[in-house]
Amino acid sequence: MSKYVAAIDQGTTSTRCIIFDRQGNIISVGQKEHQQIYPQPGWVEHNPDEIWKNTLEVIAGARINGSIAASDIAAVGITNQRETTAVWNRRTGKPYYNALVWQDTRTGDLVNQFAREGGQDRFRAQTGLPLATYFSGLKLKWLLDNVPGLREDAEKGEALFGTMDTFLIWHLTGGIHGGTHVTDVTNASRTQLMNLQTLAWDPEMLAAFEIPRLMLPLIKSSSEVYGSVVLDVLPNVPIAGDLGDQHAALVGQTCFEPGQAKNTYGTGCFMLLNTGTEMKVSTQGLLTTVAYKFGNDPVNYALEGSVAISGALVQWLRDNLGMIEKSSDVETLAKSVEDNGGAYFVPAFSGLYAPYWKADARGVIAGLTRYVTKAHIARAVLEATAYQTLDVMKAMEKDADIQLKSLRVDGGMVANETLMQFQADMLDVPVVCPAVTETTALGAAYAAGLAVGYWKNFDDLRLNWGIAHTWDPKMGSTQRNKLHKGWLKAVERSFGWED
Ligand SMILES: Nc1ncnc2c1ncn2[C@@H]1O[C@H](COP(=O)(O)OP(=O)(O)O)[C@@H](O)[C@H]1O
Ligand SMILES: O=P(O)(O)OC[C@H](O)CO
Repeated sequence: MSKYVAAIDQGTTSTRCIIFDRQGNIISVGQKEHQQIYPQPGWVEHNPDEIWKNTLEVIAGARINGSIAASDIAAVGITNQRETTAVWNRRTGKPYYNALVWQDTRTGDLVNQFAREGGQDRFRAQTGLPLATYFSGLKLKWLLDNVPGLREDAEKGEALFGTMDTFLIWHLTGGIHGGTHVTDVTNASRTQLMNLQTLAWDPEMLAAFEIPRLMLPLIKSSSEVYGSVVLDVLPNVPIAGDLGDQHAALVGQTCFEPGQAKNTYGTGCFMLLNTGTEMKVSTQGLLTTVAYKFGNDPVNYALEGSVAISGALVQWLRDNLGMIEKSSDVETLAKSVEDNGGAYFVPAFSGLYAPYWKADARGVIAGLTRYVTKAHIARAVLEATAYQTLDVMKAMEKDADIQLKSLRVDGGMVANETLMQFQADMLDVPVVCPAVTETTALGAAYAAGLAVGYWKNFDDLRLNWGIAHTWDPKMGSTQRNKLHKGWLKAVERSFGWED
């Protein structure tokens, strides 16, 4: 019997391969960052070939150059940054263009054009999503309209579209020699091209965005065998799990009950609430999305509050301003003062996502006086993530008519104790961090392991979840409300900046 399950986590900043044992312990990790390409303000691209090369390297790295035998790996699951849109040629494997990253805002004009007739929510009933620069459908339309020859090739079935899961599975299963062209329901639910009820490509959406059907992958469940790896890096290992990274984190956190929620703090931060088999269309600026679908089991839906910039703001402080040397330094600086000194930082770098969906918003720092120091700014940077999460939680509670009792958290920023305490204070509920914080990769491993019988059922997985740390709220309501009011004022100042 195989000892392990592997997961490939193709994220916004890096690609990781993690090998887990049956208890969900991490056995080994391979990781490599890729280049962020910013050709113009608001444009963000990745080179798909670089990501593919890195994927091979990180798998080899996680196998510790062969010391973990492929036969010891029962299955591999894929999880990925969502919405990021790649197009490549079926016969040569060559990308037609760099992948357009989820944060890219170049489809702003298309969003306005479509919203002019019927408003921002005109496709919400069938796709769960508002019109926004975030989702893949309009990114694909932009590529088809702007890359010479692409539309012709797509209509002939020569050009393929995929989110990063699709791109990697196609390569791992043989690429130009007959690779499998598939995606899963969670990734497909972020394209704005899939109907959330039928779980199939929606003819109305394809017609509206002028997307040739032949270039789209087959939509599968999140947990089944899609094919096997044909390459020496992981020979004959079945690829048996595929989930967008935030959906994978929900699974990794074992949020299988309706009413359970998790928030993942990475480049952006994404809160998902499991709403069960019932699809709820949001009236509060949240997204309706597929939570997961295991094989032939019924689909589960989720409400999602997507925040584009959280850890990315810390990176910006480090890389663009040089104010800190490494991400963790933001905590030392922030802790050196008692509060934000009246300063608020609204990181609307890609517009504002949930619950506002303002493509014309841009970043602002508000409340500046001569009193404010860089330590206050560092504090405002961390607080921005907590306020954005509070806005999302309030929307979620209204939409789902529930009151959250606690929030499960994960992602790179949970290392920041100051942020986690402030988050608990702002939400006024305990914030709970599990022992394995690599929940995204773990969720993909769970999906793959369940498909091949490595784990039997959800109970097996629930047994693996344990608490490492809980932050309890300590702040009084007067202080909390005062801070939140300041934040909301600053948010308003960010609106309407882009013409
Ligand atoms: N101690 C810390 N304090 C604040 N932010 C941090 C800290 N450690 C990491 N981060 C931020 O977390 C993000 C990385 O988290 P990760 O979950 O790996 O992101 P992703 O999956 O989006 O690539 C980066 O944006 C980084 O700036
Ligand atoms: O790669 P991450 O962790 O930044 O996640 C990106 C999200 O999937 C975007 O929707």
